[in-house]
Amino acid sequence: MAEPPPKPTLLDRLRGSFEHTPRTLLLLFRSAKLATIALFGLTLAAAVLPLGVAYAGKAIVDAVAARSREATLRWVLVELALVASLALVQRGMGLLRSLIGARLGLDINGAILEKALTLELRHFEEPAVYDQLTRARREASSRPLAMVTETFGIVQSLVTLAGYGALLFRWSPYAVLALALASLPGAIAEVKLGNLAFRIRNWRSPEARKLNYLEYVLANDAHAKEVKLFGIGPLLLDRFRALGEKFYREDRSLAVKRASLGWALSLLGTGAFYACYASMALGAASGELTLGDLVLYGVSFRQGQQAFQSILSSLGGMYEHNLYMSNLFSYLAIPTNDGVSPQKPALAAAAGEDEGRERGIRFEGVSFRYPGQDKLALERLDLFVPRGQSVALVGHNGAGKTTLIKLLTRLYAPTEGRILLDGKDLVDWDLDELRRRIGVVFQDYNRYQLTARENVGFGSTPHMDDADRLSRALTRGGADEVLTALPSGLDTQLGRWFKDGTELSGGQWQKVALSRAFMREEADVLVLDEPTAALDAEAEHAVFERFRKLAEGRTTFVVSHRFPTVRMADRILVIDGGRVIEEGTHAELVAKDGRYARMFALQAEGYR
Ligand SMILES: Nc1ncnc2c1ncn2[C@@H]1O[C@H](COP(=O)(O)OP(=O)(O)OP(=O)(O)O)[C@@H](O)[C@H]1O
Repeated sequence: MAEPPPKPTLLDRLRGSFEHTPRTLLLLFRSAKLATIALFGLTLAAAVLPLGVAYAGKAIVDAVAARSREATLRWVLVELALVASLALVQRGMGLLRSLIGARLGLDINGAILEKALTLELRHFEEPAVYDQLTRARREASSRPLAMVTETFGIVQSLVTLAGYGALLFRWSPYAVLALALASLPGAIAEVKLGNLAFRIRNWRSPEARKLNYLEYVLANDAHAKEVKLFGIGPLLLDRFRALGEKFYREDRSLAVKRASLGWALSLLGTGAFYACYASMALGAASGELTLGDLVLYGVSFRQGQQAFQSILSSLGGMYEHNLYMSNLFSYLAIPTNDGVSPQKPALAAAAGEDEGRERGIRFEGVSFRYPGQDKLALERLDLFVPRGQSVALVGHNGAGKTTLIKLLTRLYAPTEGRILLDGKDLVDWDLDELRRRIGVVFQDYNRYQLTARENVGFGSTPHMDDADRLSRALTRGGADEVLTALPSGLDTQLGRWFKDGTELSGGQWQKVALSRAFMREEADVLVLDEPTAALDAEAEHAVFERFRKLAEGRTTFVVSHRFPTVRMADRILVIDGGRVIEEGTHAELVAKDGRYARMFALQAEGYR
């Protein structure tokens, strides 16, 4: 477990409690302007009305003492009206809070996901950013609302407290002082323990993520098969329980501390109250105070004490909410321009400039190291692939083939060197334009738990309703046969997550993923990164035959471990340890009798 962060001082904590309040309120105001104003108005009403109720209470007792039936009745009616209004105001506040909460949760979740769309692949692979994202998402629907409620609660308590303080002051300034002093220790303890709770939760966040992960593996369809067959369920469950128990013990000790300290300190408040109450009662007994005054001051002290305590304990909550908001705001502020410079207008393709440019893809001294890794995954790669050439990448597992594809598709920027498409550095391409020109299927393609139409149509969202294009893509990807077996054709829900879903086989899913890439008819660079591994030999052959036809005039990159596929390429690159160690056509490489020839001979033997 990571070391707990240093303890902030009380002053830091106070400052930290309100640091992000203005920005959150602004967010709230933008999300629900009218509701915010109304809530603020009702909050003020809810702060003032109890003062009126307390005053009416005093007036009733005084009227009773003066034996005035009419005044008694009048004040009872006044109190009734005030209490009824207060109830109405509180209902209204509850309603507004739930509406604002829903709105705010929706907007903030939307902003979090919108930001996630602009994050680069490397961000998802950085544990710190990933933690930030999960924390932001986990509490998006509760924290901001809690912060707003707490802020308004503080305003309400302050107004109420000022009112009761003023009433009490009429009797004795010392009573006001006693009120403040007696509440202070309890409230400070609450703030400190609240802060401790946050720190515990925060520093165990990586472990909490592990807990979530174990939960996910144990209760998820994709993992169920292996979990059962390898019998790893009980082992994982034990780990889940051990971690959960540890969290429980920490929470329990905090809860016990909170309760016992809270009880001891609240005795102090009770003591102060009774000391003042005794003094008031003696005053009333000796005729200095009316009975009504006794009631009024008694209520003022009690309620004032509560308001004071609720302000101070809100500070503990505010500190936590602010830390959450700070996490959210810093997540939203992660700079994202794909790690590359913004579009340079001078380099934007002007029609005239286009002529005379080379056509194809060029790697110039490209090296790449994954974030946080020592080893280079690609090392000083120099390569030119003219437009229309078909290239196959072969090499052992971990050689760097997929990494090359990730750089080519600008999912990552090179650590050194540059990659040019048609003479223009990838970083100078408009990202949308670049992505339109490239169709890709990765080995770990997505299986969307949506309809077949969406699964294929996502390849080119503007053409999702283009029936001709969909049908061409399905034929090219070999998924037309899959489709005929589906109960509602293209509108069949795929996968088993949702009702009436039809599960496909691994090979069928792969055909659907291939069809998705073939939706991108404008793409002149096609990349298949081992997408046919789950296809049977016959199906793979058929896909590549079609792929070859379709690919005419386009540049293609195919990553494969199967030589019948590899040998079809115009040019084969053998990659090892992040470098191209051999290249040529199949015949050339076999004749060379090097690494490729050995790999080929081994596989050919396997087929005998
Ligand atoms: N996201 C990542 N973070 C850190 N290192 C990575 C990451 N992805 C890959 N690597 C490392 O980079 C090297 C190249 O991996 P790459 O995925 O390019 O291999 P590959 O040739 O495609 O392998 P395979 O045939 O198994 O798919 C490997 O050593 C791997 O451990």
